[in-house]
Amino acid sequence: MDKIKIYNMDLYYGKFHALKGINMNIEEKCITSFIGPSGSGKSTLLKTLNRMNDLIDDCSITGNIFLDGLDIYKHIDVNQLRKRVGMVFQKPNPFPMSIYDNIAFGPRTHGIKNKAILDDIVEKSLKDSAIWDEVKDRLKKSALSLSGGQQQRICIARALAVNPEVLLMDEPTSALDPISTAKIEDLVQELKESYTIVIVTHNMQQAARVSDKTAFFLSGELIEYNDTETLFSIPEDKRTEDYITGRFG
Ligand SMILES: Nc1ncnc2c1ncn2[C@@H]1O[C@H](COP(=O)(O)OP(=O)(O)OP(=O)(O)O)[C@@H](O)[C@H]1O
Repeated sequence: MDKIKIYNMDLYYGKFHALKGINMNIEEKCITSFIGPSGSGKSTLLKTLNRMNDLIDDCSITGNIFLDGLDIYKHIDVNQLRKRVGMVFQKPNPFPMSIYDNIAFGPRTHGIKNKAILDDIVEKSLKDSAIWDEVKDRLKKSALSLSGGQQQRICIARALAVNPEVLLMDEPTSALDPISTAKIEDLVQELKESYTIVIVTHNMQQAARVSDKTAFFLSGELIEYNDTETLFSIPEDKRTEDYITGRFG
């Protein structure tokens, strides 16, 4: 089933045409990777899915993006949208507060004050992010005292704490060492049981390892979108083939 439908979407930064006629459907409880060279529009497209581009003054969008059939720019309140579509960034960015307060932040913003309920949410989110055992004895310590890989899992837990349906990940492992990267990749595989995941990555091996579907972008166009295995083994477009075989990008 399709969770997100992108229909005839064009995006401009001022006069610069950054995304061109994008049509694609993103399947529910699937991992979809966006790949392509630097500047091809991957992050821009990812950000449109929870309207992060609203924050950029000269950014304009035409076309439609539907979440469960509702137009996210017309029919869904932006705060409600961001609760349903969470985001994890390239650089781990925990808030300068305790591990507990990082995770409780979102639920508190949405009005949950009861300590027992917050305790449960914090524990479940940390368990689901595969970091509970490492932090359960120091929940009151600053999240900034953790390693980069641990901080990234805290950020994933923070995103999960508001019970989203979709998780957007913008190069979530590019600042991490190989062991932390493997942990996040394993975690992403587990999370797809419950969430629809879209991940931007520069790392083609990562896309091939973790994702069910892969989309290849070039100069703001969606060139090819297919099952990951098919896209990497028998690409239809010469440009996809050149990119995945390392001939450019
Ligand atoms: N806020 C902005 N204002 C103007 N142009 C922008 C802005 N953000 C991105 N761009 C331009 O839009 C194009 C697409 O950028 P985007 O960051 O989406 O690419 P990307 O494929 O994610 O690249 P990378 O892999 O390097 O992160 C680039 O040419 C970029 O310079």
